[in-house]
Amino acid sequence: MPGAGPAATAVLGFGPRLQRAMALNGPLCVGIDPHPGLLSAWDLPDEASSLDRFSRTVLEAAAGRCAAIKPQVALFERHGSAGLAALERLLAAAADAGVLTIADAKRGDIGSTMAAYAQAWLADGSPLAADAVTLSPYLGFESLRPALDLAAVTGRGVFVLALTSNPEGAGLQHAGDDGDGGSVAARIVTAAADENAARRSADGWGPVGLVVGATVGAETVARLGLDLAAVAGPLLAPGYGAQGAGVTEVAATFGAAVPAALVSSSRQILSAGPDVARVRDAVERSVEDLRSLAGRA
Ligand SMILES: O=c1ccn([C@@H]2O[C@H](COP(=O)(O)O)[C@@H](O)[C@H]2O)c(=O)[nH]1
Repeated sequence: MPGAGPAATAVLGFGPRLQRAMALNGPLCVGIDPHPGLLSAWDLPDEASSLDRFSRTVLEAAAGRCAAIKPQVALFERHGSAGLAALERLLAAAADAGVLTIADAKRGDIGSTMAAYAQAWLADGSPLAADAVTLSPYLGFESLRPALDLAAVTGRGVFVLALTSNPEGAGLQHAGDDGDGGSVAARIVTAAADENAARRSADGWGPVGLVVGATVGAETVARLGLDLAAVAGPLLAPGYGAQGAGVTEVAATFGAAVPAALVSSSRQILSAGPDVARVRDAVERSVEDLRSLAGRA
């Protein structure tokens, strides 16, 4: 079983490392989602053996041009153990290339099982260790404690679902809205802010980020009374690109918190493949598009 090595406590935390990467390369996070339709468009069979080629092409195109990559775990998992092995190789190759990784696994369970998920994604020496992992808080924010604690020890991070980019999320995430911070989403925002306040060092952001869809819109953020800037952590923003949000929507949704927005795009970039130069061009177009967010707060 992997464990957090003693040397891990000395590393710069995920928050400051991500801040540094965003300062250098801008706020784009390139998603690696090997959908069957994309594999086919890339002339690759829908098999685990295609995943290395797909992932390595995207990594090569993205390295040094974005803040992080975000492999979608489900699209590796659907190929079974061979798919997860390809994901392990991608995570190792990204670490070698100095590219931050966010495993989009959306894990969440009772604490005793959560400890195993934390070990899998956040422990030093785990074959699946990423720089950060996405978590689902719907068994209770506190059920995530093993991951919150291990991330802090190993210098990794978590992104907790708060307001997701899909329209179906609203029914659950807006529940309890009394305009005074009583909604489910508001409680998650407050819990993440409290956690970071307890963990933050002088180096920068705390280890707890949130997922807030770029599609959510300013009206919802205001109506739910969310203070996203108070999180003092990164805000992963899917929904840009294929789901219809553009730079205007990102700026509107995040408002004063826009410097914390790590804007994720998968299909819009991936559909430019299989030629690595074309994927690189697509990455650069998104980087350019998002450049206007700098200094918008
Ligand atoms: O609220 C959420 C949380 C996660 N996602 C994931 O992000 C990417 C988006 O892909 P696109 O092709 O850029 O639409 C995908 O992996 C989702 O599972 C999200 O979309 N919304």
